[in-house]
Amino acid sequence: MKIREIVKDRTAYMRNITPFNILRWLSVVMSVSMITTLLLSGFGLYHLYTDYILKHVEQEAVSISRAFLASNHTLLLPPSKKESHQPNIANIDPQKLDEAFHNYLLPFNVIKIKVFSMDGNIIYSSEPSLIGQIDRGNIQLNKALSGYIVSEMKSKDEMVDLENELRFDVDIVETYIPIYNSTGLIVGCFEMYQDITGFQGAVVRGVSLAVSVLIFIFLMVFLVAFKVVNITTKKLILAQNELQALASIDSLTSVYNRHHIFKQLKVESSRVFRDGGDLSIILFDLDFFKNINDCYGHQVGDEVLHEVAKQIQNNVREYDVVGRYGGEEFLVILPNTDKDSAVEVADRVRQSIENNIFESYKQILSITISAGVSVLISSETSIEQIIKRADDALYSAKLNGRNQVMVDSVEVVTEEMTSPVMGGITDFHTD
Ligand SMILES: Nc1nc2c(ncn2[C@@H]2O[C@H](COP(=O)(O)OP(=O)(O)OP(=O)(O)O)[C@@H](O)[C@H]2O)c(=O)[nH]1
Repeated sequence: MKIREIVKDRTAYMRNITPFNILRWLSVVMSVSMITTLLLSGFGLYHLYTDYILKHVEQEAVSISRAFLASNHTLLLPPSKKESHQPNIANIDPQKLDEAFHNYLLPFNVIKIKVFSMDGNIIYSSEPSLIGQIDRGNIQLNKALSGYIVSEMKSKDEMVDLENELRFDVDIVETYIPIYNSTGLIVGCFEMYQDITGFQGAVVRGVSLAVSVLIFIFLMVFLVAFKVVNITTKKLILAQNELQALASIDSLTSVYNRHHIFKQLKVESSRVFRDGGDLSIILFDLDFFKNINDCYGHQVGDEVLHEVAKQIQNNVREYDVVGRYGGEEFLVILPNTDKDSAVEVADRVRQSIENNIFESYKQILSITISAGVSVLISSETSIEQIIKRADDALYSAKLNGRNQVMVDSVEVVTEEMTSPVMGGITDFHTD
């Protein structure tokens, strides 16, 4: 890539880095990080809560089963001579056990219970149709029969509870608890289903509340940060605009500088080529300005330049553009102005300067100005051409005796014209 292209790319990139663009990016980054943080914290909180509930409910299941065993030991583990060697949980009376479970478990949130023997046989279930089934492939069961307490959270569409009532959309904790006989041998295990639907609802409410509080805090922080950045951005833009204005203003005369006036002329001429209409310019040059400097000094010369710029500005329309073209030269752009009107404006300025009283060190200075007028023609390809024609007209004005307006008499070429008529210079000095 050529250096010029790199510089062009870089300039386009830098032009995009406006304070508002930075603010827009900041908002996007803040929103994304806010949403990510909320999702992660919501997810984390939910898992923290559910883990806590799982452990708590599992602990409760263990306590319930131990307490049940303690008070109904003989129902599950009838005395046997071989107890220490041979697990004998299979010798239970399901009827009695069912009554005992119903009475004992009623105050708790247990909705189903099973008892397994060591070979995975369901020897008791609060759902009688399951009694006698074997669940060998059940990993949790096998773990429990090896001595572990295993629990898991599940959601069921429907379940029959201990009262034989159908419950819908229930969240449960399913816990496997090994059963030990009096000699410490595992003889089977419980499978207990505890209803935690209420807990789950509380968890969801708790997490929602925590996330809502977080959203509120984030929004407040975001709004305050946005407001501060927004105010700062506006101040920055104002400062930028002021700097930009300063960069395009000539410090001595307070009219636009050469760079800006060229830029404006380019803008105006491309507008005329696009939309049609007239565009005229006037090039002014102070007469014998060198004498002012030589006689009264540069400081007086500067004051004269400042005053002349003011006179020009006062005699043109609001949307005409006045700039300092060079040392004692001024360029005025007159959008939507034909040649005759431009000449009128130039002569008004000339007269105003001639009639103005320039005073310095109690002396009246006699200041006059010459002007060259030209109008944009469609065959021109660069703004230098219209300036050159205005400069030629100005040169003629100087040659012709100064303090006068000369116009480049090149005819404005219209669509119908085949070739421009190149004319001479016309003197519009009315004195
Ligand atoms: N005080 C002051 N003088 C300047 C400035 N810029 C240019 N000049 C002076 O303007 C004078 C222009 O002199 P010339 O180009 O000979 O033109 P002139 O004396 O106006 O004569 P004609 O244009 O032929 O009427 C020079 O003496 C420059 O030094 C400026 O910013 N301040």
